[in-house]
Amino acid sequence: PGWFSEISPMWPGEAHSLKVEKILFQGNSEYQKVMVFQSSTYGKVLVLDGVIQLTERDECAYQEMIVHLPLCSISNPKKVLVIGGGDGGVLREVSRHSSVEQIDICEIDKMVVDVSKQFFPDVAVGYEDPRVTLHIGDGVAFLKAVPEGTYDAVIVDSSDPIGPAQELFEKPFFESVARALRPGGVVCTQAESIWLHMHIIEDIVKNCRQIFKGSVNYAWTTVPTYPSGVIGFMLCSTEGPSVDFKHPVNPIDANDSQSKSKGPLKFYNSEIHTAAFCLPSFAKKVIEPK
Ligand SMILES: NCCCN[C@H]1CC[C@H](NCCCN)CC1
Repeated sequence: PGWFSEISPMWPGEAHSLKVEKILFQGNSEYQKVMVFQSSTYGKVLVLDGVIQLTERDECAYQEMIVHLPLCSISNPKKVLVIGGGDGGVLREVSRHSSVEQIDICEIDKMVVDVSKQFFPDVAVGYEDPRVTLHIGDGVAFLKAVPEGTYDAVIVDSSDPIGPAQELFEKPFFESVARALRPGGVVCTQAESIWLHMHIIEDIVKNCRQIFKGSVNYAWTTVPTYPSGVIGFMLCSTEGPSVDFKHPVNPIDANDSQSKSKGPLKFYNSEIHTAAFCLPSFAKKVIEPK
């Protein structure tokens, strides 16, 4: 018992805290410290190198938005690649789309997969879908080996730029994602907080505008247990059939045949999809084209 505080140089001078009931797991993987604790009010919590990755209470917001913002923006997604996302929550959401035939996931840290299956069964349920193939390895290397134009969608569910995910925020990685996507294919990446990381976001937007010749948009949502209480997403499409991210052409409704086994959508709906692209003026100024 006591408190867990998320202190990091990535958000200097502030720290979100959660009351701890019991520490359930602590270990060192090849890449990072892994911890799971039972919180008093947010369910179980997954922490990597001292940074909160997800809590049972609010993970639905992040997992549903990072998946349905891209997949509901294209008709008939068939082949989807997930980079990161080892907890399986993104897989759970992708598998709600009955048009999807193939789901590849490349996660660098096997301990994250094993710990999620053991402590977060309702998140790791995504691995049970027969369309899923798990690759343990570095997403950068994985993408280099992918034939050009393979995927309809790529979802980059990464941790933050300090640690194993650092190269997932750099230009060569975005170039390899663009090459792996078909014309008019879409990518959605975890893109930090407009309150904390406007410079990182500015850099990512600049790189994406050079690399993705379709559309480049920034969306955001609320996740109470991420620093500043919000998290953003870069949504980009490659040259080809145009993609209008702000108006979903492929809406997912609560009774989509695949979503029965995953429980109902708790957060995402078509209105919040469109609203997610509305930005405060200080962010519009940096993110939207001049
Ligand atoms: N599938 C859930 C993984 C969540 N990925 C990230 C975990 C770290 C988190 N830090 C937020 C830092 C402030 N923007 C961002 C999402």
